[in-house]
Amino acid sequence: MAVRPGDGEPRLSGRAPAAGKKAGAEPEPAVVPDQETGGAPARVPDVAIRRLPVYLRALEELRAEDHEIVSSADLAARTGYSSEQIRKDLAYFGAFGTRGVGYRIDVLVDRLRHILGLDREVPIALVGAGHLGTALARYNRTRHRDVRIVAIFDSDPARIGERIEGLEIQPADAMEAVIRRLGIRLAVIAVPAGAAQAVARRLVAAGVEAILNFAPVTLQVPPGVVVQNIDLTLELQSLAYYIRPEPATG
Ligand SMILES: NC(=O)c1ccc[n+]([C@@H]2O[C@H](COP(=O)([O-])OP(=O)(O)OC[C@H]3O[C@@H](n4cnc5c(N)ncnc54)[C@H](O)[C@@H]3O)[C@@H](O)[C@H]2O)c1
Repeated sequence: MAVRPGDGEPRLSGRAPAAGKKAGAEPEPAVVPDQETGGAPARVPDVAIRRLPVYLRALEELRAEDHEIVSSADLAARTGYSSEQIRKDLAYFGAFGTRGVGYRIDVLVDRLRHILGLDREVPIALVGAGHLGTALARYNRTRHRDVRIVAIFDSDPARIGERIEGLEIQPADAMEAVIRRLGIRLAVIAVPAGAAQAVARRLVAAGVEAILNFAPVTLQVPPGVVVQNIDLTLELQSLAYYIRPEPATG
């Protein structure tokens, strides 16, 4: 149960491992200490972890609107997830709310940031500064401080030295050294499909453990490395289903 009388203060101290798909295997649920069973690990499904940033965004909006307390019903209205779903997701990490009162927004924001590892800046490498990579870097660097692109690499000599939102594009050859020096563990791939696997291999060898892949290719990575794929074409193709012409009748 997420909500228990007197549970105004959160009791979780652990941090969830990264969400996402383990390439080549079923996503492994994160393991966190279970508050209900006195410390026995609880399995946190990948999908639950992926909802946490949605809750966090809604909570930060509410805080900006000067709200201090939120009920799971309010959060449900903001996020589109059910109250039961929200309470269940938060329960994986301990109790955050007070029954009949709700959740203290500032406490929950801090806790979710901690669980997600966002209570410090997460430095990110971007590989491929073409059309997509440039747009991603611009967007990220103007809006986000917690998950921030701090290194950009490209193999095209014509692009090296150019700046995107103040950050210089570096030669792809420097990837390993820079990633190690900056302690980067999360990277974005925005190179052509044919180059993506080799880039992934190099990133992993340099210490990257989580990859957001925009190239339309299935990356092979070692166990323990998390890959999330974003494929615009596949998303559009699946949406096409919902607007397909009605089959002719008669
Ligand atoms: N998922 C999406 O929504 C979406 C949308 C558009 C494009 N894409 C994909 O994103 C990728 C990039 O698309 P784009 O339109 O920006 O292409 P682009 O050709 O404009 O840019 C690719 C960049 O990668 C660089 N590059 C190539 N090989 C490299 C390597 N080994 N190391 C470092 N840099 C390298 C190129 O020099 C170029 O600057 C493609 O795989 C494309 O299919 C995805």
